[in-house]
Order: sequence, then C-alpha cells, then structure tokens
Amino acid sequence: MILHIENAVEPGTLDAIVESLRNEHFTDGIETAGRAAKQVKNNQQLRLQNDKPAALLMLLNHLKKNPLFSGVTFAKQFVNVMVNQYQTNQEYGLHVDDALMGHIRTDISFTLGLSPIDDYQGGELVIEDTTGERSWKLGSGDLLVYPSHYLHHVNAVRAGERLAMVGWIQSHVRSAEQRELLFDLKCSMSEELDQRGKTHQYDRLSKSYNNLLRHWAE
Ligand SMILES: O=C(O)CCC(=O)C(=O)O
Ligand SMILES: [Fe+2]
Repeated sequence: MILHIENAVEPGTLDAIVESLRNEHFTDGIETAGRAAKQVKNNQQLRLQNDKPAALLMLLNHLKKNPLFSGVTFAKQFVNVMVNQYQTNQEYGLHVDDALMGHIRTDISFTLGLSPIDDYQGGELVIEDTTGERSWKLGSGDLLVYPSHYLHHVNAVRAGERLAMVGWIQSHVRSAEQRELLFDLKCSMSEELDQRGKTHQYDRLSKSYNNLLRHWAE
C-alpha cells in the first residue's frame, strides 16, 4: 500500500525547521549510494548522525506524532533519515532502496516534501509496479509512505529547488500485505466508533485487529 498524507507536519512548525536546515552543510548524495545507484544519483544530502543536525531530529519527531503515519508503518525503528536537495537539472534515476542499512532491514520508505509545490518544476517521485508508473509531486508537508520493495526514481528538477526529508523504517510487521490488512481493520474500527460508538461490532473488530497484530508483530 502506498499512502499519500497531506499536511503530515503542521505548516508553522515545518517552515521554522526548514529555515534552520538552510544553515546546514549538505554533501554529495553519491556518498551513500550503492555501486549501481551511484550512476543515477545526482543530488545533495544532509544525514542524521549522532542526533545532529538537531533540526532534522526535530522534524522526525514531529512526523512521528502523525497518527496516520504511525497507523500505517508500525515503526519498530527508523533505520536512516536524511534531507535530500535537488537543484535545477538534478535527479535520482531508477533504483531500489537497499534492503539492509547498517545491518537493519528496511521495510518502508518515505518522503516528506519540504519545498512549496510552486517553488520547483519537475521533481516528481515516481514509483513503478507491475502495472506501470505512478507519480507524485510533493508540496511542503506532503508525505508519501511506500513499501521499500518498489523500483522508483525522482524526475529531474527543471527549475527551482526541491528539498525533501527521506527515511527508511523497520516495521514491527514485515509484510506489506499484513500491514495493509491491519490498516483497513483500524480504519473500520475508527468508523464504527465514530458513527455508532463502542458497539459489539467494534469490540469484535478490535479483538481481530489486536490478535492479528499479536500474531504478526516481531
Ligand atoms: O527524494 C525522494 O523523494 C526520494 C529519494 C530516494 O529515492 C532515495 O533517497 O533513495
Ligand atoms: Fe530511493
């Protein structure tokens, strides 16, 4: 399941954090690319290392508070987080994210847009599955969460600059299919609770949700 969440981080907070990121030193994205990805990765990045830069950690902490994000990821740990910067004519060609980062499995990838949508042209995040491609142009605060197993790329930025936070998560629930099933059940629970209250149906759904999670969580 690919989930697009708008306004994942409150706009005022986001703007202040992004402003402070501007003082940070970005390095060549090629540093963390594997042998093949090196041939197609053309951007700059800012990595979260030993709790620095603090602004990036702050951004991550705000993101973690989004209920939809936690409901869909079942995050066990954030394996890696960074900010990507693409200037005009920069792109990240087709690749699949590494399955292991620092010996930890990556189950879910995400991108949080940090640039207002009108500040850049091109720069869509494109994900490929067996049926073809789908692309998302992310604005400030727009979040895309997707299973790490897809081939994907970022189209060249034709004008302006695209800034985005990207990250990888190890999930308590390894299978994307199981996560989707749990997410659907959770949505049904919320709907039932909102519309009819804590009915017997709600209790049954909650029992199924929690017992499936107990089966699958690792
Ligand atoms: O910038 C993005 O939206 C995604 C970048 C990406 O695919 C990566 O860093 O592996
Ligand atoms: Fe990627």
